[in-house]
Amino acid sequence: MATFEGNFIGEDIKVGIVVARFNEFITSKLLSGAKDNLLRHGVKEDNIDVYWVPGAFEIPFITKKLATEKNYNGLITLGTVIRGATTHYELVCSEVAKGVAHVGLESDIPVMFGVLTTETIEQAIERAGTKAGNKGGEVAQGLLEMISLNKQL
Ligand SMILES: Nc1c(NC[C@H](O)[C@H](O)[C@H](O)CO)[nH]c(=O)[nH]c1=O
Ligand SMILES: CC(=O)[C@@H](O)COP(=O)(O)O
Repeated sequence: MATFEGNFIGEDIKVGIVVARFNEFITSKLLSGAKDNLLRHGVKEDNIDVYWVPGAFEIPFITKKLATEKNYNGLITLGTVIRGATTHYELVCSEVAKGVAHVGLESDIPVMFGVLTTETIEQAIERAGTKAGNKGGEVAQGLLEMISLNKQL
């Protein structure tokens, strides 16, 4: 039986990060967590590019362009969608998740989904570097593993 799994060695990889500016108080913390994890696993700072988009809904559009027109080894998407008073939340969450997943399946590089979708601001804060960890750091770690596994296939 053969077993394949990735490592977390980032010396020779290039990463693109697409981050939404909406709820920047939170998304900036997610970005910090992602960059910190990548740098601490040996990814060179010059090999990390950050692309700011207005809101989570715009993430798939830029992510698709990066996957098809650039030479990254993997991509990270970061955003924070917090429920408001209308049904807008459901539409944004659904389309962002579907869009990011579609880009990942249509490209030959891993694309990580690091978009918080929360009922409250408190839930978002908890997942941006407090009691529930940092989703940005989590998906960065997962990207390193996926890039390594992808290279074996
Ligand atoms: N309410 C949130 C949004 N809404 C904005 C959309 O993402 C989009 O930018 C707009 O509809 C124009 O196309 N975006 C978030 O990232 N987070 C939210 O909570
Ligand atoms: C997720 C959203 O788009 C939401 O924050 C917008 O708030 P509202 O539903 O009150 O317009």
